[in-house]
Amino acid sequence: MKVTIGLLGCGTVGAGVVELTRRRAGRIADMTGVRPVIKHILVRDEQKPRGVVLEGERLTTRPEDVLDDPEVRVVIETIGGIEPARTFILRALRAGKHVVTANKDLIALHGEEIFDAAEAAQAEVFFEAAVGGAIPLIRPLKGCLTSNEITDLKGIINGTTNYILSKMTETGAGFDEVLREAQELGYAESDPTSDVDGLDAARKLTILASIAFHTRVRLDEVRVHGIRSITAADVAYANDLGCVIKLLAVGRERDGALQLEVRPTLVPKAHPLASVSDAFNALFVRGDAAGDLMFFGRGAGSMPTASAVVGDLIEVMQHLRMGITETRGSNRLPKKQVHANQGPAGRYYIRLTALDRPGVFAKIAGVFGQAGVSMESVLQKRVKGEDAQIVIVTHAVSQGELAAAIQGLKDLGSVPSIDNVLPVEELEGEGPVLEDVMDDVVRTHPELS
Ligand SMILES: NC(=O)C1=CN([C@@H]2O[C@H](COP(=O)(O)OP(=O)(O)OC[C@H]3O[C@@H](n4cnc5c(N)ncnc54)[C@H](OP(=O)(O)O)[C@@H]3O)[C@@H](O)[C@H]2O)C=CC1
Ligand SMILES: N[C@@H](CC=O)C(=O)O
Repeated sequence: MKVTIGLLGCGTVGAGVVELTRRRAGRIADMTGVRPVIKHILVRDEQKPRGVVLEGERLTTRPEDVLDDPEVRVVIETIGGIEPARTFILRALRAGKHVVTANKDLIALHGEEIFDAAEAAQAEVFFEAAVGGAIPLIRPLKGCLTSNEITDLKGIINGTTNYILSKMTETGAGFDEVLREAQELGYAESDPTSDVDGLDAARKLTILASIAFHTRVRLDEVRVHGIRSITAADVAYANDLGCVIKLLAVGRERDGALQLEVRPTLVPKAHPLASVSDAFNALFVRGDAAGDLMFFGRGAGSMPTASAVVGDLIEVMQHLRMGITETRGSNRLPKKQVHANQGPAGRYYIRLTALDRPGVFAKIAGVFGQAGVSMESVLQKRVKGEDAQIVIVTHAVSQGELAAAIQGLKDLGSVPSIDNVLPVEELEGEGPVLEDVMDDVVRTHPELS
């Protein structure tokens, strides 16, 4: 017996899905009793070279060839973006076809509509590839960990920005050059501003937080800062301070309210997240029963993402064989409060340009003192002419104290620009105590130390 599949899109991910489905067809047939056959592949341009040699699969530019073919039982969507992917998925679901998608934009923004359509049609939607590429995150959060109250999510969930920041740190290469490399490697979104401006990570955090905190988080509830403001100078200063810069996504639940943020952060080199480089992703999860967990793997790229998509496909096929359909709809989740502007207290890195004149530094120190912010370390480098570049790392401060210090600097007259303000991650702190996880691993597996 075979199950006929329609594939929407044959770019980086779609080509990987064709290749891996073909490679594993025999095993899938052994496991599920049914053989997956990709019949149609929808693309925009049939003449374009594909990253995979097509055998029996037929390329088409007509959506109806896939969506109106009654033989197609499963539609895999790898087009990306909102439209026409949304319309195609809704059409497929309404026709009773099961859907597997890698599309985080769509799940983050239109998840409710899609899950409700799936429930109404008694069809399934799977989206493991939408977050973390190859790393299983959705299934563990939805399944294995549902008995937990999850309080913390923290990690690197965008491969492109991690690739850019890693290469800037390792080779001193410029931003634009490394972004081009990330695009050539197939890591970046078709519009890479989503990656660079932190939106891709914010969409993924929206999905993860909705599942982990049993609620429905809206994208506009995530505070988002991208990496566009990070310069080679920040990377070099961070290095001088014993840190690397990473784009961290953080979700916390405290007293029933959520804090959600995506932000470039100075991470001490001894911190486990500091060594997550290239397009790798890592996520720490803290649950009340499970304790701290760490997920790590390739967060982007053709075959890593195809691994997750084909994993979903296999689950759909198992369900087809067993004659079961799992649908959940979206409306049963309570809405939780989100504190939009209350990040936690912590240390901050501040890079500013000041007039290089006697007494200016004393004035800056005075502003910090008045705002109740004490300085942990100061780096000062002469730039050019009358200006000096000063980098200050604060001791732990509240958001209010930080805002007061920044306003005081702006009012001073001798600080022409505040060039960057970034949080500094603690080795121990409110979030998962990462080195405890590592200590536990080493204690229980001394051979790994
Ligand atoms: N790249 C990655 O590492 C990862 C990507 N994802 C997600 O997977 C999805 C696909 O990403 P990726 O493969 O990188 O994207 P690509 O841009 O490489 O591929 C998109 C494919 O969709 C086709 N397509 C686009 N618009 C249309 C349309 N209007 N009608 C028909 N076909 C269309 C394109 O056709 P044509 O080739 O003819 O132009 C192309 O084959 C996105 O949702 C992305 O966020 C998730 C995890 C990782
Ligand atoms: N553009 C994304 C691709 C995977 O989701 C990323 O860089 O992480």
